[in-house]
Amino acid sequence: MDNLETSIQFQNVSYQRNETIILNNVSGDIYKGKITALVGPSGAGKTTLLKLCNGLISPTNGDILVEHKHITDFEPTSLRRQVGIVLQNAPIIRGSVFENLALPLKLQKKNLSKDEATAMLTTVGLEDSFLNRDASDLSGGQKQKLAIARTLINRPKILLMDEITSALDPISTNEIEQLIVNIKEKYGVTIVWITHNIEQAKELGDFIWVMMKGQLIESGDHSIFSSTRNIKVQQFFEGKI
Ligand SMILES: Nc1ncnc2c1ncn2[C@@H]1O[C@H](COP(=O)(O)OP(=O)(O)OP(=O)(O)O)[C@@H](O)[C@H]1O
Repeated sequence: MDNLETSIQFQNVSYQRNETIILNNVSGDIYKGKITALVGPSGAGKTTLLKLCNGLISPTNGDILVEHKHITDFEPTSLRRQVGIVLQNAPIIRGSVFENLALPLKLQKKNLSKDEATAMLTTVGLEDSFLNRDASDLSGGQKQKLAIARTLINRPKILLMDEITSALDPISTNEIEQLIVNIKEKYGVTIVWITHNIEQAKELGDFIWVMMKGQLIESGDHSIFSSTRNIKVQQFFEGKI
């Protein structure tokens, strides 16, 4: 087994809204430069866990360490630069592909060069002729590639992805999957990937986290697909719940 380094550490993390416990005492390590597939039934708390990682929300109890530093010690904009997030239907702003790519830097009062923009498009498999195209005219798959490229402009160490392929056709899904694996290998980015698709988790996840009812009930490498003794997890893997 590789020498694993931790990228995100959850230590007894709970999150509660009013009387509702949404996350209950989650502890575990997300490893650097690996893909962790986060799976579990609807409402299990997966998106909530992701939102905690880039400071969109804060835990009610427990600690989160990002790259060995307490998440509360980060300046919020610095945290969001280091921890990028891509959503199922990533918001695309009106304007050109270039304007979308330049947005993260514009927010920091910096400029994006054309060369950088072109290089980033190449990284996500879009030709440079896309730069001046109206972003709203792109296909769903191209919009997701643009959203990934835009997130990469900040050179994040961690990439959080919430169901990024669930609205796409199989060919675009496959392209995005390959793209994420390439990004992991090329830049050593840590990836936490929420998916409803167990086959996708099996194929791409170096590690698997299974959440149910706000708890992390199983985690580990691929062997958990065959070795888990938890009946509920077995049923979930078999698509029965
Ligand atoms: N701000 C909030 N206030 C109250 N309840 C919330 C809030 N945010 C999330 N929840 C509830 O917490 C639970 C977990 O939600 P979350 O979106 O994290 O689940 P999920 O596993 O990502 O689900 P899905 O797979 O359907 O996206 C759900 O029951 C949801 O309704």
